[in-house]
Amino acid sequence: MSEQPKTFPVSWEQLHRDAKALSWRLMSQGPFKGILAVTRGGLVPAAIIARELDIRLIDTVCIVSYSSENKQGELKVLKEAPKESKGWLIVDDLVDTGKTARAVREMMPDAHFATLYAKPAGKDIVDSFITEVSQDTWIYFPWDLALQTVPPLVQGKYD
Ligand SMILES: O=P(O)(O)OC[C@H]1O[C@H](OP(=O)(O)OP(=O)(O)O)[C@H](O)[C@@H]1O
Ligand SMILES: O=c1[nH]c(=O)c2nc[nH]c2[nH]1
Ligand SMILES: [Mg+2]
Repeated sequence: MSEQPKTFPVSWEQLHRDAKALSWRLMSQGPFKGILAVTRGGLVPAAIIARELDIRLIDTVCIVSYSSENKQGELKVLKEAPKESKGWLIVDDLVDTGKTARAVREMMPDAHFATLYAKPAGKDIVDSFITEVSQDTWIYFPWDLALQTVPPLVQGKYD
């Protein structure tokens, strides 16, 4: 569970809508030679954007930054980005502290960096994003969520 006081849950529909909105915005920045998806969070938005912008060349940079307890640790690069960066589009799901984005930027200095969501500490590192949330908000992505029952609003109130 997150220790952040606020939460921003994103449904599949919302994510699809936001990835399409980002694709619209990116149309005027292209054309792009290819997409570099920042795994794993960047993979789903990258697939949607690749479909909308008709991009078939997709590469990955594989980075681990957060543990399963949502704590940020040492950045581990499991697979580097390609050497060429001019004309490429980097896609990640979000930028938070900016640590991941800064590391990817160093590998791909001339690429256009796009994320769906951005928090204030990292938003200036990326070129395009759709929605900003406050730094004390934890974003929940649809692949980390499950449908479950919730008690009625009045449950126990009049006992
Ligand atoms: O701006 P930062 O503070 O660096 O945080 C943002 C990064 O953290 C998350 O990835 P994570 O390392 O959790 O891996 P995942 O994409 O495999 O979930 C998210 O997908 C971003 O890549
Ligand atoms: O699912 C996530 N939500 C977040 O808000 C976040 N920040 C860094 N890494 C994150 N992963
Ligand atoms: Mg990630």
